[in-house]
Amino acid sequence: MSDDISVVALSGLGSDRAAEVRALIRDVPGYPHDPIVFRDITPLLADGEALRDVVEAFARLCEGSSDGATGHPVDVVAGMEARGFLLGAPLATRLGVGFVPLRKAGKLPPPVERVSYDLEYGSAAIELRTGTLPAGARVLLVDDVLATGGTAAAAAELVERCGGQVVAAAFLLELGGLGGRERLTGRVVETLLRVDDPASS
Ligand SMILES: O=P(O)(O)OC[C@H]1O[C@H](OP(=O)(O)OP(=O)(O)O)[C@H](O)[C@@H]1O
Ligand SMILES: Nc1ncnc2[nH]cnc12
Repeated sequence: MSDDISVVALSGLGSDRAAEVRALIRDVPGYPHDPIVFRDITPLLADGEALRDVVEAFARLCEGSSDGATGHPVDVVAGMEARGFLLGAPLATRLGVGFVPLRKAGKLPPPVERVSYDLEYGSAAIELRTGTLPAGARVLLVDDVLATGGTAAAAAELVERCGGQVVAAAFLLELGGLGGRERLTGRVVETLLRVDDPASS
């Protein structure tokens, strides 16, 4: 597939394994509507070894690695609803730190802080219950996909409004060309895989 050329370049997994993990993300053209190519991670989640490798690769981003890569030590992992929960919660368990869910609007009892944002295919708002984060907590944001960066920018704003300190934002898959990285300029952005999104060309 031509849009897979950059998978190898950005991988923290090792190039062969990265290609195998990439192959477990299903591309669904036209979902939820044209010209979106939906990147479905459910086959990857269903593969125990792939899920473990992804969680380990995220953990190495935090802990650093034997090849000299500097880590981002964190006190809390925060995951964006819903797919960020599926990767963020096992990562928090692996790191031995707490997990904070950044929930879609209307799911948490008050008092909450709320930030609204636009998506590649719609708009949404996320909330965090006031008082959930310890003041000054070092927070890693985790999600499956970085597309326009709207979700991650809103998540970072929400965490900071609630007293946390965003040390990095980590994604399984970056959709290059949709502006996500630019939207997060000034923040540390880590992605395990990247593809160039056809909707950007
Ligand atoms: O970079 P962006 O353009 O903001 O897009 C990325 C976000 O979109 C998807 O979530 P979605 O809102 O579809 O919710 P879901 O995880 O509940 O399916 C994805 O899981 C990211 O959270
Ligand atoms: N193309 C896409 N596939 C999966 N999740 C997304 N979130 C935003 N754009 C997406």
